Amino acid sequence: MPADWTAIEALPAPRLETLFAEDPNRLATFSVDVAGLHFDWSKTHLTAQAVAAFEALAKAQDLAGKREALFAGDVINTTEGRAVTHVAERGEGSVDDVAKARVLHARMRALIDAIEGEALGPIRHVLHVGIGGSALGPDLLIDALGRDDSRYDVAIVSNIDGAALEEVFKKFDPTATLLVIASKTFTTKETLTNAESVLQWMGEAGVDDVYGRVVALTADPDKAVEWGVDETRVLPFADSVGGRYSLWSSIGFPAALALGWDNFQDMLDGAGEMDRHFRQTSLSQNAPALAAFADLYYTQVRHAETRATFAYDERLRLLPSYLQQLEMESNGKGVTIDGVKLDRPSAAITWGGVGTDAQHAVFQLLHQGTHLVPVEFVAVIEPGDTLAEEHHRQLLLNAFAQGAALMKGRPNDDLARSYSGDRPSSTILLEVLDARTLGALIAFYEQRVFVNGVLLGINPFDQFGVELGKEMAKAADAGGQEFDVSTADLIKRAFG
Ligand SMILES: O=P(O)(O)OC[C@H]1O[C@](O)(CO)[C@@H](O)[C@@H]1O
Repeated sequence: MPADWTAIEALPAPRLETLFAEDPNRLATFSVDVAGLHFDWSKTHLTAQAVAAFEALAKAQDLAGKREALFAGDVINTTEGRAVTHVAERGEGSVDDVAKARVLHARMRALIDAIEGEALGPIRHVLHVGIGGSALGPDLLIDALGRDDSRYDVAIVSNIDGAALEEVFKKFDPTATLLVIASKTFTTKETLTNAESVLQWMGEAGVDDVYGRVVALTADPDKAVEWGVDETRVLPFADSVGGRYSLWSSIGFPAALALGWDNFQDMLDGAGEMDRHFRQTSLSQNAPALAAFADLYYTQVRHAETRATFAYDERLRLLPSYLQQLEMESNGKGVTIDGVKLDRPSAAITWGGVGTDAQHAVFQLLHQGTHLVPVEFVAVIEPGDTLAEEHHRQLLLNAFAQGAALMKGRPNDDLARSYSGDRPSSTILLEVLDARTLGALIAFYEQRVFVNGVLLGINPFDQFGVELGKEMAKAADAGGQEFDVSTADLIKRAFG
């Protein structure tokens, strides 16, 4: 039976400022502090009544049961017949799954020790090829945390466009480079084509045993061995760890290498702390749940089609693109987990950028456009730079002022100069940006996606929507695809 949204759809819609005026405790009610992160949803339209209505929906959709099934390692990805065990990577799954993850982490750590000990020869550069979930997570971690003291130069290349790889070839010494091939399936065309070109580049530079410089991160170790990677340098991860949830597994290898094992472990621990919060805290004080309630209020009741995250910290500039895959590949679906058409909007389109840059580019629409866009600000109290305090002070003040301006607005008889206000935003403020808080932040987003999926009745763990385009490109490559007139013309123009 489809879930009953009537109570949620009938919620009153007072202006944000009225909500503050009516409730002196509003800030405390809609703030949560956990794992070094402060969350503030007071500038959204969430009310006690709204939270109660979402709690009732969560009950009807058995969120608590499904959450336990996630942590128990049950087969909750039913469309693919798999369990979902990324939480076990951070020590929070079933005893068996946690034990298996620990064994694989130990293997990963041993290889890192060997590389540090120069068992593969002197390595200065790490060239990681992978795409989607096999690239975005490590890229975010290294870009956020490895700016000052990365122990190796790491480049992460995903695009099959040779220009991406060539840029790295110009900077790296092929005789001191480790090739890391990250692919859950070990079949992804982009990744394998890039890997072959890296081997060729190394070979042309005179590296004798190019395969001796390759590490594979995959859930299909046999395929990696078949491809030519020595079994001792294949770092497997469980098939039940989804691609976009995989940075906690061996897919995090380049980050563990660049940042050191202790940092990698801290990241896992931070994520584990968020998992425990998610599992043990009542929904009205539960960060992932409250975030999902706000998401759903805006998509389902206010018809917001997008939501935007702005990182007011240069170190988190890759966060919006990481979230795009996590949220849209998980919940961008028009069918429920039971295989029937979804009778309401799916999750919002995720987009965003970096503050303050975005203020001078896209914020016009956020303040005055006709689209409602719930905005999320992510900022860090401790600066990531050593320049004059003024930089960080201005950065944070800008983030806070934008949220205030969106809410307050400023009426003007001249409509072109009028700000309607009542535009929602939420803020996530980190004490410091380190491996632990970043792990907690990413786990928060994952669990928020989970709650959104459960309340919408979507399976957030499959991704059939990406297959058709891939298959058609493959068939076109093999010459076996009949295309429409327009596409056939484009192919003819490009290839004759
Ligand atoms: O790790 P693989 O198997 O190379 O896949 C890469 C990415 O491709 C996708 O399957 C989408 O095309 C993602 O879900 C995944 O993260």
